[in-house]
Amino acid sequence: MTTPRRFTGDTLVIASHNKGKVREIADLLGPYVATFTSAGDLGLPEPEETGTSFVANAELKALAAAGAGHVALADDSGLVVPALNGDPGIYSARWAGPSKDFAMAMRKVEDGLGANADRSAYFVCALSLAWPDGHVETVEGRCYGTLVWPPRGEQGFGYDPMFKPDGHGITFGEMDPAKKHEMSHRADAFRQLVERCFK
Ligand SMILES: O=c1nc[nH]c2c1ncn2[C@H]1C[C@H](O)[C@@H](COP(=O)(O)OP(=O)(O)OP(=O)(O)O)O1
Ligand SMILES: [Mg+2]
Repeated sequence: MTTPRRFTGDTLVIASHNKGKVREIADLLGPYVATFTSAGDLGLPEPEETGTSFVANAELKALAAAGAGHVALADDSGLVVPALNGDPGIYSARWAGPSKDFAMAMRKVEDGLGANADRSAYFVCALSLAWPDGHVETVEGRCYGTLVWPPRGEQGFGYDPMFKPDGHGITFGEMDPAKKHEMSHRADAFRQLVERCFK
């Protein structure tokens, strides 16, 4: 195995156009990075997510942003529902349509489940850190839970109101963000990335 490359700069580009994610990433990496900017702030285009895995899409988004000349971090994430053969999976954002209607996307998940007894689900988060020379470091985190209906809570974003992490009685939508950051798929991935590239 080759030695991982460490992040040594002071500005990190968060290669995401999702404000909920940008906020969580800045929270989680705050202690290790002096200044954040985002792909949105820099006016970078949103690349088409043509990959067939979370890892492939995270790498494609990070490399696209790093092409502008700064180290960039991308997150590709989603909700995997085994009873729906893994859907919405890498299509989690696309299920919400161009207006990012997650009330509709959650209803689509619920309709798909119908009377299915298996309401287990997990979130996946692939993180990719890319340098302008094309080097990438990638990790993947997970968080297991159960889907509830109706959705509950106003915190977080995306599918959070219908996801109850294992071992807890409330959904991510009802949970204090600091608490979500202790157990989420993104937290799991960041623990690995911080260990590898930010320490
Ligand atoms: O913690 C989460 N809590 C709830 N829902 C979540 C979470 N993490 C990902 N998700 C869902 C919603 C999101 O829209 C999609 C990711 O899709 P994904 O393509 O990675 O992100 P995106 O298109 O929203 O922004 P961008 O690609 O610019 O980073 O999965
Ligand atoms: Mg996306």
